[in-house]
Amino acid sequence: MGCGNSKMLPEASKKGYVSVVQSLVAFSKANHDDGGPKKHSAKQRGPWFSTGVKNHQPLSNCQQQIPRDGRQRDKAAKYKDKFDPRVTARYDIKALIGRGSFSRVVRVEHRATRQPFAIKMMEVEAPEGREVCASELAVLQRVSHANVIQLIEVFQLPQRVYMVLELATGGELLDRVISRGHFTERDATQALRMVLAGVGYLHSLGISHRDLKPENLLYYHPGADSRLLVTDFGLATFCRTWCLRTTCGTPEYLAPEVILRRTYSCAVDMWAVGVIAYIVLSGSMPFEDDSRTRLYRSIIRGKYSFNGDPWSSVSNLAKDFIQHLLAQDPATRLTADQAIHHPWVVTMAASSSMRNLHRSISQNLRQRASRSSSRCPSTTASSYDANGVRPGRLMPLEKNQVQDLD
Ligand SMILES: Nc1ncnc2c1ncn2[C@@H]1O[C@H](COP(=O)(O)OP(=O)(O)OP(=O)(O)O)[C@@H](O)[C@H]1O
Repeated sequence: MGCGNSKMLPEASKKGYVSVVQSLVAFSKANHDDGGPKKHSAKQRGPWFSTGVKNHQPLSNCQQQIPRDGRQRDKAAKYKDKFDPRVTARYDIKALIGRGSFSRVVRVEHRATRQPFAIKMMEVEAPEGREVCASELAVLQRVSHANVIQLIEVFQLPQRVYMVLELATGGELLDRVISRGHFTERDATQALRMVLAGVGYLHSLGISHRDLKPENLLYYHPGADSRLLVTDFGLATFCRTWCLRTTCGTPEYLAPEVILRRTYSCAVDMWAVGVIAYIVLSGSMPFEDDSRTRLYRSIIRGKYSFNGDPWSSVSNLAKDFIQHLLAQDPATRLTADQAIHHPWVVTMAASSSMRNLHRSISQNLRQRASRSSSRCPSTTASSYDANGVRPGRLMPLEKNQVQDLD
């Protein structure tokens, strides 16, 4: 969301780059000869593989009718040049979906099956891009869950890695909240249950996402019954216990222990879920400040409130849910499993008549978006420097800044 979304990358690994990014074209010959990707379990995948489609649902009409105007075609033609012929032999490049700091995501169609997918093309020549790509691949190759984006296959070349992913066409979580005319606590719990199911699964594998935010939660299709998918594993890492120390993430979503550079665990994701729950229920951020130092200070002091619209209309149980996620002490913070069984989540699922919070939420979201665009109008898809990095991207906290906060 706006200027606050500059992301902090982990410090460069001292060990060099994760070996998964290799100078090799990564698809098996066998899969070239057949009609489509083969089906393997997540565990069977090696660093180079060509797997089959998992969790594949029939496409809705909306998915099949993505508009193709001249501009989109031009863009697609431009990006086709960046695709290795071995990728385009298998996939027809249709349109550019968006750009990330080190990536471009395009909509493609599998030539043999005509099934749509997304290809995330990552530049891996620069060290940062290589690190982000390696983290993302290491996780994606191991996961298979209805609420986590599914990797289909990967092509690895010296300069670029192409990840074929299931295509999410239902938009980001908050876009859907705005586009609905009606939004209740029950709707919020339905979305959060899916987030918690995905996050709980990741945590059960010892994976910490470390960059959970509404922009990384995509609906699989535009229908009301769509799955919600956790995406963007560029900062994800493996960690079973209190083993992490790297400062990375998106400032507004950072847990206090990350800012204070204490060892941390998967509980940092649960803090982020608390921030997301606050946003989904109100359209505003619990912690926000133009000054990063003040922002961090308010996070480590736990300074947020339930004042203003629509909080007076929100149930105490919902507030209790948020409070137990935005717990300063990570040891007392709800786990994903506890959160999904919190009384708010459980009782809301069964409740029917609920207050419509839509007006206040969308008003707050719009106000925030216009404030952000007037503060940093350059945060658009085309605003990247020569290295493809968004201006304002944060590097890890300086030591003196941390001392200030302590
Ligand atoms: N599988 C997918 N299906 C549909 N859209 C996708 C998919 N993966 C990513 N996108 C969209 O493509 C765009 C670029 O995503 P990407 O993950 O590369 O970068 P980002 O998360 O936006 O930026 P950054 O890498 O700086 O965090 C985003 O708008 C994202 O929603």
